[in-house]
Amino acid sequence: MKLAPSILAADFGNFERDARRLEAAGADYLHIDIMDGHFVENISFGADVVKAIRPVTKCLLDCHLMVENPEKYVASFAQAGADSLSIHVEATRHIHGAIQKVNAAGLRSAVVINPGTDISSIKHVLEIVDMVLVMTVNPGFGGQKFIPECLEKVRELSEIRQFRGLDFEIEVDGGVDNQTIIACRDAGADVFVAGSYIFDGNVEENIATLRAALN
Ligand SMILES: O=C(CO)[C@@H](O)[C@H](O)COP(=O)(O)O
Repeated sequence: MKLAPSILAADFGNFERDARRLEAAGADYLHIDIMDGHFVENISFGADVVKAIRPVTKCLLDCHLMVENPEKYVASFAQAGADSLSIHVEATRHIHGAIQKVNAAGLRSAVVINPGTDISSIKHVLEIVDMVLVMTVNPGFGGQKFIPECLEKVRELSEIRQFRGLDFEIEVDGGVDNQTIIACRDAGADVFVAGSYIFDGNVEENIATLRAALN
C-alpha cells in the first residue's frame, strides 16, 4: 500500500520544503498534477517543476499528465527526472502508442480513466502498463468530493488483474481521506493520492492517519 501526496495542495512557493517534508513523513510517491488549461480547465505547472523537485527527494515522481496530446511531452518529462507518467485515455487518439512511448523512454507508465469512462477503453493496454489510475473525481481541481461509483471500476480492475495474472498497480485519485481510503483499499486499490486531506492541518499527522487507516 503506497501513499502518494499530491503537491497540487502544497505551497507553490515552497515545493522544495514540502517535498522534503512529505518524504520525511513517509510518502512513497510524490504525485505531480500537470494541467494545461485545455484537457482540464485549470493550469498548474510543467516539466520545469519536476526538474526542480527531482534533486530534493528520493520519492518516486508520479506525474499525472492532464494535457492534450500527452505523447508530445514524454521526452521533456523524462529529461526532467520523472519516474512515472500517467496518460489519460481521453487525451489521446493513440493510447497504446502513447504508453509504448513512455515505456520506451524508460519510465513507468500508467493509463488514467475519468469517472465517466468505462474500463473497456483501457482493456487492451493493461498488459503494457505499470499502473492504472482510476480518477475518483473529475480532473482539474483539488478539494472535490469523492465519487463512490468509481469504486466499481477499481473492483473490476482488481478482478481482471487477478484473472489475467497481471501486476499493474491500481491508484485512486480525488477526494481521498481517512474514510474513503478504506473503501478504495477494500475495492482493490494499492496506491492512494491525497492532496487536500494531507495539507489541511498537520502533514505528518495526516499521513500517519492515512497509513493507520490502511492497516
Ligand atoms: O488530479 C487531481 C485533480 O485533478 C488530484 O491529484 C487532486 O490534486 C487530488 O486532490 P484532493 O482531491 O485530494 O484534494
